[in-house]
Amino acid sequence: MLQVVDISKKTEDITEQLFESSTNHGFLFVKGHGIPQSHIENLFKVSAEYFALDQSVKDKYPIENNIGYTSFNQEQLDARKTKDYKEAYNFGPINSTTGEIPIENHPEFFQKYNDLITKTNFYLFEVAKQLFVHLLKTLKIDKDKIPEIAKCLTGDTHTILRFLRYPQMRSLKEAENDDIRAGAHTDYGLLTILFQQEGQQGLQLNLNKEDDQDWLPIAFQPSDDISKEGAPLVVNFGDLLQFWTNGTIKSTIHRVVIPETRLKDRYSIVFFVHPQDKTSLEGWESKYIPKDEENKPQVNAYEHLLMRLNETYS
Ligand SMILES: O=C(O)CCC(=O)C(=O)O
Ligand SMILES: [Fe+2]
Repeated sequence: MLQVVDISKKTEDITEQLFESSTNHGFLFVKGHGIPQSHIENLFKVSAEYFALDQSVKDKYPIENNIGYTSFNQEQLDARKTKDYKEAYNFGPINSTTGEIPIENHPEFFQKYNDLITKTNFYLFEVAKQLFVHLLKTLKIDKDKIPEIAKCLTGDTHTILRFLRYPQMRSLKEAENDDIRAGAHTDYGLLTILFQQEGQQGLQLNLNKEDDQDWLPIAFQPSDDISKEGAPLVVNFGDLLQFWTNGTIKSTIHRVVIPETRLKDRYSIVFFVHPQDKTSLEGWESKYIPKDEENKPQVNAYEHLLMRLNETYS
C-alpha cells in the first residue's frame, strides 16, 4: 500500500513517510493539496469533450516540441512492446509563477477554458514546489542550499499538463494479449502528478526491476473530506530526482494496462514537472546520498528530456 502524505503539514511530521515512499516505492498519494473536487470534475469534463471532437479537428495541432496532440499508436513508451493505445493533448509552455500558457497557440476548443487550465497549472506547480522543499529537508540538504536548488522550479521550464484518454475496446476480442495502454517506462522529469478517476484503474508499478512480472496496481484513493478537497493525487518521482540523489530516490518503472473488463475508458490528467533547462544532473550533498554515480549521462536536464522524447517517438 502506498503512503498517503499530507503536504499541508510541517516537514518534521511527514519526514518518515516521505523518506519511505521516495526511497522505496518512488510513488505516493498526496493530500492537503487544496484542489476542490469541483475543479477536478470540471477538468475531466473538458478533457472528455475535447477527445470527443472530430479526429480531423484534433489532428490540426500535432505534437511538436512536446506540445499538442498525440494520436493512437504514435508513442511507444516500452521499446519491447507494441505502440501505446492512447491519445493525448499536451499544454505548454507553462508560466511557473502564474500557471498561464499562451492559449492562442492552442486549439480553438480550449480558448474558453483558459482560466481553468491556468488555475490547474497554478495549483499543481504549488503542490510540486511544496513537495520538493519537503523532500529537500527530508534528505537533510544544507539549509542554505535549499532555496538555491528550489529555484530550478521557477522561471522557464518544460513542465507540461497532459490530458490522456485510453479508449475502451469495442469488444473483448479486440485487444491482443500484448496490447498496452502505456508501456513500461520511468518518467523523464523531476516529478509527476496525476489525477485519476474512481473505477478507471490500470496504472501499475514495478517494484522489483529484476522481475517484470511483478506489478503493483495503484488503486483509487478517495478523499477524506470531499467538501474540503478532491481525492489524493498520485505522485511519482522522475529520472532527475534519481540522478540528483544518486539512486536514493527511485524513478520507478510503471505502465497502464487494459483492464480485464475491456469495455471501459480511462481518462487521466498528468502534470510532468521539469526544472529549468540548464539544471545539472550532478548529485546533491547529503548524508543520505552516496557519491556520484559513474555511469550518469553527462547532460543537463533539458538534454536528458530530449533524449527520452526521441526514444518515445522514434
Ligand atoms: O495515465 C496514467 O495513468 C499514467 C500515464 C503515464 O505514466 C505517463 O504518461 O507517463
Ligand atoms: Fe509515466
